[in-house]
Amino acid sequence: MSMQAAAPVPAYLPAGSPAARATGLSKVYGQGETQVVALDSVSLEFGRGRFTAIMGPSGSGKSTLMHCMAGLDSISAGSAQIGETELSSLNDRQLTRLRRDSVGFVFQAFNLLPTLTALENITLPMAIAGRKPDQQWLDTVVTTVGLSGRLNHRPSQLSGGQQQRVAVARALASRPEIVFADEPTGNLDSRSGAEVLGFLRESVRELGQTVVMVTHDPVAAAYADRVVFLADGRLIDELLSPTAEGVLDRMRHFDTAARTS
Ligand SMILES: Nc1ncnc2c1ncn2[C@@H]1O[C@H](COP(=O)(O)OP(=O)(O)OP(=O)(O)O)[C@@H](O)[C@H]1O
Repeated sequence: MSMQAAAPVPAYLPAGSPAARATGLSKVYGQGETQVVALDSVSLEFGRGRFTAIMGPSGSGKSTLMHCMAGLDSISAGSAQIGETELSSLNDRQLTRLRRDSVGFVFQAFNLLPTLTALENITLPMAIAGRKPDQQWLDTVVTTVGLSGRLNHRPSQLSGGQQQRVAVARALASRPEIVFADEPTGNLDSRSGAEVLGFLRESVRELGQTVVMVTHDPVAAAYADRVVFLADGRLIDELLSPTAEGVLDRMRHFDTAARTS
């Protein structure tokens, strides 16, 4: 594994091959009368070294898209790729390995083990995988998320924001191809939320990580390089270099369009 942090990709340069790609991706839950089309032929690329936010009203398919792209849920039609790997071509064991080696997760609930220290929580997935952490990378990640002085604390001795930073460090520790964050600031006050979002953004800009985040919050979305908007399982719009006001404007526009259609 390389000891060098990847060079950040300046926001104005076109991305190279995407870290993940959905092509005509559909997801249907249930059958007959109870059938729900959660995703309706979504085509989308997540650029490598980019920070993408997924927004849309409740029930629009955000979590479904993230779960399908992360190999946590099967797809009904189309294609979902991480790097060059087609997820539907993998059996369960291969999928588990891909999730372990190539994907990092940050959830709204921090999901830390209470009896382990911060450092043990961060390195646990790699320990389970039987991989030795790259010490220099681990140091970089821990410094980036500002946890250097807290590594021997247990989760109960940390604030919510610090706990979520441990979860971010855990997601970054194995240097995955892509990190998926599902409302990572949903349980945090605005200051802690801003810190966590700042670290996610830094992981992209400074460490070259690829991050995809589901959020309802225009302020959170403004930390991303790009916002994609879903409605009724379809991709309806996107915004590059978003500001919170720009995102809010776009959301108001969708609301008005939905009311008058
Ligand atoms: N396991 C499931 N079985 C049946 N329907 C489901 C399942 N998971 C999601 N759905 C449906 O698929 C649609 C999309 O759900 P999804 O959770 O992806 O939306 P979301 O945009 O993430 O919503 P929220 O913002 O409320 O979390 C919804 O109509 C939901 O009811």
